[in-house]
Amino acid sequence: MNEPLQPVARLAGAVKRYGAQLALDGVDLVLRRGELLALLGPNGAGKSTSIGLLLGLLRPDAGRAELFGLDPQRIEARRRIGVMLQTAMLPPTLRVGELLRLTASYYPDPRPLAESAALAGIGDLLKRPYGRLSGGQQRRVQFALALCGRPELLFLDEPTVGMDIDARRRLWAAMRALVDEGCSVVLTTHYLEEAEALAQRVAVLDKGRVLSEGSVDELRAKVALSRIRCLSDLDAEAVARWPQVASASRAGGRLQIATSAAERVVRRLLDADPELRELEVQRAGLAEAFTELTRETAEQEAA
Ligand SMILES: Nc1ncnc2c1ncn2[C@@H]1O[C@H](COP(=O)(O)OP(=O)(O)OP(=O)(O)O)[C@@H](O)[C@H]1O
Repeated sequence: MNEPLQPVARLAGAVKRYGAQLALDGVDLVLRRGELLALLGPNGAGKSTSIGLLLGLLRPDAGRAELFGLDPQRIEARRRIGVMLQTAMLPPTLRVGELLRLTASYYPDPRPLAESAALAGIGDLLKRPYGRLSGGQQRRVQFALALCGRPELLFLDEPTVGMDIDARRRLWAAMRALVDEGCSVVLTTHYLEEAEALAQRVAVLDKGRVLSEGSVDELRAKVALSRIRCLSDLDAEAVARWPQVASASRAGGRLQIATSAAERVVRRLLDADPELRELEVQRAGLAEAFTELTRETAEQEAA
């Protein structure tokens, strides 16, 4: 029988206040080996605070934070992680290669410099002073610094902000390669397609609480809506009154319908308009699920 693996990182009932501001209100999170967990949530939800607790940069007011079963401030735990936060203060005059060498020297078994540079796509930047790089190039260097120590656990706080599409795709490929090696990753992002493409598990935070947690598919399944699009002359307002149609509208000449009963609505559409063309049916994506989940709690609170 397989023993359940010890979590690599854990928050248990974590509460954090900044003065009167309650930032985390009893958060439980578990990260297992070789898993990429995406932390999603609107601005101010508590994502960075959760990461701050796991890094030992902040201390919980109640509950616990653990890294590899240890206090996150212990050096034995810190040597096993790599970190890329939203802001990085790095000496602007140091060259990229020097920064990489220096950072790697803190770790017991670092990656060869060329390997770190290749993974982050910065092989051509090694001789450049850090301060003279573009914002997107600096983010790539920060990613290289996070992974150069061959960490078992990587914290990536909005890593692809400011990157062009090409750089973002490369970083996704690098994250996948690291996870394939057995590295665990905690990723925060506002790009839902990023979570959809990379995460084994997703936790949605809002107002300091975990609203929902599960695989991307499990989260999507919570929102049982499908989207139908087609070219048709049917009246959107009339379609909106059909049973099980949540909404119907017209956009760019296309009829767009959200429904909880796609098959039934498609049958009725085809009956009602034999000329109907370019029919598309899609399950709700993570973006819809996320909007729905956070809207529900906002409504409950308002009530
Ligand atoms: N140093 C601080 N002092 C006071 N309040 C803070 C501080 N840091 C965070 N907060 C508050 O705590 C709450 C959680 O913030 P946090 O930065 O963890 O959110 P987040 O989910 O990372 O947001 P974002 O998506 O904007 O990065 C917010 O209400 C924020 O205003």
